[in-house]
Amino acid sequence: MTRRIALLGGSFDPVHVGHVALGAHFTHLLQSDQLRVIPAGSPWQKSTLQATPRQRAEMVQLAFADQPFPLLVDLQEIERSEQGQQTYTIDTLRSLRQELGPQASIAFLMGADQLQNFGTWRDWRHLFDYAHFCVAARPGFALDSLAPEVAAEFTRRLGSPEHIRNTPHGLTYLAQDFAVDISATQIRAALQRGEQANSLISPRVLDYIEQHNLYKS
Ligand SMILES: Nc1ncnc2c1ncn2[C@@H]1O[C@H](COP(=O)(O)OP(=O)(O)OP(=O)(O)O)[C@@H](O)[C@H]1O
Ligand SMILES: O=C(O)c1ccc[n+]([C@@H]2O[C@H](COP(=O)([O-])O)[C@@H](O)[C@H]2O)c1
Repeated sequence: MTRRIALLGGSFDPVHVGHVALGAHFTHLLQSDQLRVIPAGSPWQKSTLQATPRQRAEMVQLAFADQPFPLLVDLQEIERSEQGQQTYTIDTLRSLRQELGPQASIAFLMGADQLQNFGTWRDWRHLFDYAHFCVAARPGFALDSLAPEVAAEFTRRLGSPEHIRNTPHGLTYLAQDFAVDISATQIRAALQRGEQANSLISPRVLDYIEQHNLYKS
């Protein structure tokens, strides 16, 4: 039977309930055998991250600990950054395709803010040779806000969850009904002001943030 892997890449500075909801939504929809969460080591479009790569990976592990599906926190992007390499999704997908073989259904999950940015990703047109791209709307998102070339490629490749489950790569999906109004930026700002973020982050991650004195400045 075809293996199905859902991938969730991100900075996770810090991981929040929007990330967990995104991972859970698609893992369920695609009936994935595993959710693989990949903390970015050195994301080239984000100038400063506050927590260290290892701290972000540890928070991810805590945030997803209670979920009912198999989870793997994959450290490959962090390991490449420790050797001085920037983080590009194309490198990660090439390595995963090699690891998982040509038949596995690999679905990269992301929020619509990243779809709006997709035309700037390294080798973005080649990413479809390695994975499907499943996008969750974020509040206010509309397909006509995309760059025309991204909109054309994304629309031409639209597929059903069933088709994605049974095909290795090359399709897209938009979950229009998913709009969780949370961002890590908003959480960092709240924590810096000394406000509660209980409803936005799992209790274990909040404990970790307090123990490690993160996001105070
Ligand atoms: N509330 C959300 N709804 C849907 N997708 C989300 C949500 N929050 C984050 N994502 C997606 O999760 C992935 C990782 O996001 P990231 O770690 O950058 O979090 P973020 O909240 O967008 O952070 P920041 O505010 O620092 O940019 C991205 O694809 C992003 O679009
Ligand atoms: O490969 C790229 O050029 C690229 C550009 C921007 C973002 N990404 C990836 O998109 C994912 C979400 O990124 P971010 O910045 O929203 O945390 C994460 O896995 C990043 O490595 C990838």
